[in-house]
Amino acid sequence: MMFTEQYADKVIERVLGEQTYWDLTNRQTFVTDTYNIIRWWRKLTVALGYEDNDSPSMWHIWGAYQLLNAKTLPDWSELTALSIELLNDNLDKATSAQLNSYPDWLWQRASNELGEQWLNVAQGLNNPAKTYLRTNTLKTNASALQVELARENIECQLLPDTDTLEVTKYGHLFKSKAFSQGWFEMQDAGSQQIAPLLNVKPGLRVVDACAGAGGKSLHIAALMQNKGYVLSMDIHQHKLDILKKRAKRAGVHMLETRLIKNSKTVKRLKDKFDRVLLDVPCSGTGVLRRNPDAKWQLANNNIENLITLQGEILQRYSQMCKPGGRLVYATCSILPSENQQQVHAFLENNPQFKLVEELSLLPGVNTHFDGFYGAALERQV
Ligand SMILES: C[S@@+](CC[C@H](N)C(=O)[O-])C[C@H]1O[C@@H](n2cnc3c(N)ncnc32)[C@H](O)[C@@H]1O
Repeated sequence: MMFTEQYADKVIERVLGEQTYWDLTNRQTFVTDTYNIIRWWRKLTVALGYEDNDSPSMWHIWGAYQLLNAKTLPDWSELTALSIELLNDNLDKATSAQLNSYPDWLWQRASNELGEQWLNVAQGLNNPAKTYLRTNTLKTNASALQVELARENIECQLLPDTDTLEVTKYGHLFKSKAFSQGWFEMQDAGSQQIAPLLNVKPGLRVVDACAGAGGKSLHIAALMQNKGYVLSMDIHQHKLDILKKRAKRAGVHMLETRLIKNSKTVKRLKDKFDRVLLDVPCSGTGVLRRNPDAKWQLANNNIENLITLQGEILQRYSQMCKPGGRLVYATCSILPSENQQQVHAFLENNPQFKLVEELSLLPGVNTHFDGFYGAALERQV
């Protein structure tokens, strides 16, 4: 397997920055093909007859990608050895994990955990990701945002009964006036279903304890109509710095950030919040459409370490929830060991909490969006 330590999105961003003369169509083709080649890497290498540890020729990878998508190859010497018959012969002998382009360990783990659902989820996670926007209702509404973006040649459709737009024709989203005015945030439509589980109201005190760059904190602030208090915490200051900039652009002024330096930062906040969001670090297996390189970077023992960390965060950070308050545990994982099993273990040890709502989005099974899990727990008075 030939992979570098670099993240695909960063490499793509760098190349696009260098190739300033490419038009929008060229840029989109480059992004789509790069993500697809990473997504289908294992299937492509197997079709070409490579072993897992071989370093394949990139000409061959590109050629196989074209042929398997029913395209004709250009008459280049680097590609003369390739034919669709050769690829299909090799694929006839391939395993399900190879055909669906997953590492064996992940295929095995997910099949054990999800049973018959896994094949559909595996296929659902191989679809290219769509782009969704969350309207910042502190500044505008979804229809006005749609009209404003259309003026800049960015077409969107409104998802019924939501503030979510699906982008159907791309333009320079982040150079748009709507973006600089803070009218939207890019956020998957599945991810937009997590903050509502908190059932926030204006005036409440809310902590988002694994806030990262603040996708969900900003959503919470909008749902609270900018009234009350949101504390966004993380162990990485650079993420909180991005969050502060985003909050400023979004016109959010009831939010503070705080770096978690040690266990005291959280202990001091015991019983202080009406709502607690724990959007814990996870395998990211629900968002493989967006980050297909994670398939090749993850390892089974990373997931085991994450499961231990998630359990610790849930146990320690739940202390910040007041009696009568609500806690939401969330992941972007499709694995029950990071989701339902964590919550059930927590409830067994903490009978003062009761499960009141549970959301499980499984691509290919019950959603076209990314895979997310959320459980809302209420702390009894
Ligand atoms: C799933 S991401 C959060 C995404 C974010 N909520 C959003 O909506 O954009 C998980 C976050 O947890 C943070 N994290 C990792 N370990 C942590 C810990 N022990 N306490 C708090 N945050 C932690 C990571 O830095 C990461 O930003």
